[in-house]
Amino acid sequence: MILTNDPTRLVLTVAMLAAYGAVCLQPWLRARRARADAKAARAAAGDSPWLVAYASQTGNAELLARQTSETLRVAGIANHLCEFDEIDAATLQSAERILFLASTYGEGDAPDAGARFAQRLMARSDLALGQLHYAVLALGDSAYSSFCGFGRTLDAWLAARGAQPLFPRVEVDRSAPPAIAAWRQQLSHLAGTSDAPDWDAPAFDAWRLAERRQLNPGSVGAPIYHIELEPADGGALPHWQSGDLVQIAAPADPERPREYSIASIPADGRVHLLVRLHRHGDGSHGLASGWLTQQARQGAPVRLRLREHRRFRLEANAERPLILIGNGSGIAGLRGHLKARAAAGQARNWLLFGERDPGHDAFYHEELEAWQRQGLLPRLDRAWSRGPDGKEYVQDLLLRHAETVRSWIADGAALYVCGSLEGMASGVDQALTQILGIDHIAELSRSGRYRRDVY
Ligand SMILES: Cc1cc2nc3c(=O)[nH]c(=O)nc-3n(C[C@H](O)[C@H](O)[C@H](O)COP(=O)(O)O)c2cc1C
Repeated sequence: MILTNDPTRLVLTVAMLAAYGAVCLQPWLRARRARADAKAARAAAGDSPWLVAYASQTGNAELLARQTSETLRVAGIANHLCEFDEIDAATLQSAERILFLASTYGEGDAPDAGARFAQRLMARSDLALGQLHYAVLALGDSAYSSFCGFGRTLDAWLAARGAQPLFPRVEVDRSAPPAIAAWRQQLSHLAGTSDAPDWDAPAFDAWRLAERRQLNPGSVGAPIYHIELEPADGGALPHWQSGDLVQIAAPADPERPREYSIASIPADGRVHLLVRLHRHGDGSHGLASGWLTQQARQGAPVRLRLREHRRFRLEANAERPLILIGNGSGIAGLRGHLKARAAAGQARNWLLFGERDPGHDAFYHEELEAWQRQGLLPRLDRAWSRGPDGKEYVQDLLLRHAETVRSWIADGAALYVCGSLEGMASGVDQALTQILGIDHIAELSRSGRYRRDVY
């Protein structure tokens, strides 16, 4: 009730009430507009589902692809999540909308799960993709000269084939949150939704350095350390599977967490890592490896988070014979698998390991010998690049035992490779191609029987 007869006050009061009403209506109007935009976007998208395609090695692009797919789903947009290598020419030529999420390896190369797409499809200049609307999220690290090289090449190739970008390529440097937020914002706009699911990366947890010992005293190689970590304050141990990784945020460089393969299984009660001390050209230590292997004292707090590494887990290979191949600190990921195999009583394991010198670099020698005695490691072959019998690498071992490799593979074995990308992983790939043939290797890779954790 308005208790006045004064016409001026009456007009003022009515105006104020109208303004108040308009303010209250704003959110409702905005939500209504967003719903209308979303409806228009869905109508424009037609009936065919969108594709959310990822090419990921250690899971960053895969996680973002899952979040992208979920955001579209929440907005009511049907979509399929797939790996690059599942896409063929016919799919590319019929799809209306594809969101590509791609990381870069090597020298601007695709990760393993995108190699076939890159070789078979991106080599083709005859594909006409005028019907395709696309976006690219390129993941990389600006420390490499070919920053986001694969994502950039993909974007240029799609545009050259006539495909139309939905919005400009987004580049993510070392998982930097602002770039991920930019991609998420473009998506929300495209999907007409503001209630996207939470994309926050999991927080780092408080752990502590429980034990550290050098594995190669006296070696000519850089010192390498076995490190054991446990949750601070006796907290519960999280679950992980052999093959998974951890990220550690060093105090001196918290924005750039370092990744390490886990060398233990939960039954060990601790996360074991192998960390090699990195030295720069001027002799100074790497920020993270220097801290972990030299400065941090026993009991020191460590910020750590676990990362699933699905591409390197045992999964469907758990019951197959395993050929485990690696060098240097790469024995970490292979040791995790050997421990899981021993715990499961799976005995058909063959380890091929390469290092410098048998006198100083035979990491975990006693443990490997114990597994051999127990029948859990029926074959162990080691190659020494500075051994008494001259220079030998794991790829030489493979070639020397080519017949055995072929017979293990014929028995259904899976191949796991862990260690350095340069030299080892490419040499091993060439040797395996020579032994098994390029088509067979491609098939093993496609079916998940050839897996790599290389860095
Ligand atoms: C061995 C290795 C090589 C890499 N090479 C490149 C490169 O050439 N250019 C680049 O931008 N990023 C490079 N990176 C960084 C990765 O692309 C980046 O870490 C990305 O987030 C990985 O995503 P993913 O987990 O989906 O594979 C490289 C990383 C590793 C471990």
